[in-house]
Amino acid sequence: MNIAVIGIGYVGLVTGVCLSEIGNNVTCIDIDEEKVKTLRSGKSPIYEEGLEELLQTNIQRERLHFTSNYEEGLAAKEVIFLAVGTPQGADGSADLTFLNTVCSDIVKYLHNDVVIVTKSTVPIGTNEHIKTSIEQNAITNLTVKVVSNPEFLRQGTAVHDTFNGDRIVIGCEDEEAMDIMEEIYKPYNIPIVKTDLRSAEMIKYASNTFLATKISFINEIANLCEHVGANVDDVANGIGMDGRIGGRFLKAGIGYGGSCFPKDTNAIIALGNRVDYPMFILESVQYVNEKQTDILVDKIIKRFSGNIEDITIALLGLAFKANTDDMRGAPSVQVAHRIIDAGAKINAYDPVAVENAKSVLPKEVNYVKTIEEVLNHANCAVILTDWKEIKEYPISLFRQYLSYPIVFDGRNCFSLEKFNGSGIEYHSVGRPSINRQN
Ligand SMILES: NC(=O)c1ccc[n+]([C@@H]2O[C@H](COP(=O)([O-])OP(=O)(O)OC[C@H]3O[C@@H](n4cnc5c(N)ncnc54)[C@H](O)[C@@H]3O)[C@@H](O)[C@H]2O)c1
Ligand SMILES: O=c1ccn([C@@H]2O[C@H](COP(=O)(O)OP(=O)(O)O[C@H]3O[C@H](CO)[C@@H](O)[C@H](O)[C@H]3O)[C@@H](O)[C@H]2O)c(=O)[nH]1
Repeated sequence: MNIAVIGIGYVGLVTGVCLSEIGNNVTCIDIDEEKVKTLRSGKSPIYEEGLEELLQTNIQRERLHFTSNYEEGLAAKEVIFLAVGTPQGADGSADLTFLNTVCSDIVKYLHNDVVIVTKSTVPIGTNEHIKTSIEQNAITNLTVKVVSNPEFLRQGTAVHDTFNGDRIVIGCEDEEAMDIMEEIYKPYNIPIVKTDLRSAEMIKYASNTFLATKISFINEIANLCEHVGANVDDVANGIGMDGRIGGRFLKAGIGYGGSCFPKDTNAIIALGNRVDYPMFILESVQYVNEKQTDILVDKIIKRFSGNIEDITIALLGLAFKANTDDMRGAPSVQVAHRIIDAGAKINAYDPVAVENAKSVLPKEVNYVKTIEEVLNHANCAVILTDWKEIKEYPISLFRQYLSYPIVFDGRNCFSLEKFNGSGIEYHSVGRPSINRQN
């Protein structure tokens, strides 16, 4: 199939590369000319495991192309995927500016009937608006068949998720377009959920906000565990073994971040307000999440008797989650600002996110290249991302490098047993603290 993908971000690039891998002829289009240049040379502008190899293979096979030119990119394409950003607007709702711009810019290059597939996360009713907008502005009399095909990949495992998704959701009210979508996705061999446009759009928001709810729920239970002396890891394990609850997304920590959960929770709250149906559960989910980073920083300040002025704090991990260089919505941003505002110094380490971190963290932050350097002479270590190399770090080295070994673990990377008797003070989320004497 001849496919165009508009918007080459995390979703568009992974979608385009994987669709070419299963045999389609794909052209990815982006207004960012630098990005297009980088991609043409076989380099991925984002860090995603396995992506660069597939990118290079399919460029060599001449099945994968990149351009900034709509005319060139859209020529003879039967299906056009839209994957531009839908960031949070000032009132919390999804800002559709990028999507609307694409819809008005592509019309002059559309000469025949076309299937438009929306991968971007969009408010309910957007696909109907896309159809009307393109058909009304088209230069020839053409029919647009719209498909809502929300994306469920996770950053860090995006390629794996694309080939091994739990389901593919296709919202479509046209039989022919549905058949085309089934044909495209057949090689993935993933169950397909067929539904109407509005339900597909809602499935995306309901999925993300349900997962966000699980995280805020377990974080609230974790905070209570700290007050009453229970261990949230055991609690999560104990409840998660009930198949009705499920054990995934019950990892307590400093709260969810990223480019999706915070934004999509806000968008659905804004949508509820717009139709005069306030989303009470999601408002609480968001409230608990925003408090979660503050609870960690308060714990640090309290440990230093209310004053962290002039102490040095080592931040381990900056990205919003492991295996990505993405800093969008990263809890480290709020943590770093509060620490700097309170007068402490920060040494920071992340294996891949430092370049992106520089534009969002306070300018006072000092970046280093190894875990040893970040710990060296710091007064305490604060773990913010559960990178493998952090989780597997020999804990004896915390004692060796920190001036007085105190670790605040915002991701519960280590078992409590590891720190028992280690001579290191260890504070985590929703679990009893370990004193140096333990
Ligand atoms: N990041 C994720 O993990 C993820 C997962 C599922 C769904 N989503 C949703 O997918 C959408 C895209 O997210 P993302 O993270 O890939 O975004 P992104 O910001 O990484 O990428 C968007 C790309 O669109 C390009 N763009 C903007 N305007 C354009 C135009 N007029 N023409 C061509 N290109 C244009 C930008 O230059 C950028 O490269 C969002 O709606 C998001 O909510 C994201
Ligand atoms: O038990 C958990 C699981 C996750 N997180 C945090 O939640 C955030 C999001 O994690 P994750 O869902 O793994 O990453 P994303 O790449 O943001 O993926 C989510 O958002 C995407 C964009 O919409 C969807 O496509 C995915 O299905 C959905 O999982 C991160 O800060 C994680 O640290 C926790 O705190 N505890």
